[in-house]
Amino acid sequence: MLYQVEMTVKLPTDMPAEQAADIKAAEKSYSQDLQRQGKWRHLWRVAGSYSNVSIFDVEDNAELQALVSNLPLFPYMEISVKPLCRHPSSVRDDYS
Ligand SMILES: O=C(O)CC1=CCC(=O)O1
Repeated sequence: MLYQVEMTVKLPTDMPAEQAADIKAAEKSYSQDLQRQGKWRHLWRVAGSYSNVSIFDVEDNAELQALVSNLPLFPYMEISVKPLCRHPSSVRDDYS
C-alpha cells in the first residue's frame, strides 16, 4: 500500500546543538536504509519549511506505524498520513 506522509519537524528551541545534530544524523541513516529497501519511495522537502512530503510503500497500516514511530525525530514531529490508491487516468504501470 502507498501512503503520503507529511512530517513537520519541531525541535525544542532549547535542545543542545550537538544532541540535535546526533538525532538528525540518526534520522538520515534510518531513512536512507528504508529508501534503499524501497519502503520509503520518495522524500521531498517542502520548500521554505522544515517539512517533508514522503511516499511510503508498505504492507499495511501496522507496518507504516512501526516504521514511522521508530523515526529518531518521531518525538519532535507532527505527522499526517493519507492512504493512496491508483488514479484511473494514470499512465504509469510501475505501481499498483
Ligand atoms: O528533515 C526532515 O524532513 C526529517 C527527515 C526525514 C527523513 C530525514 O532524513 O530527515
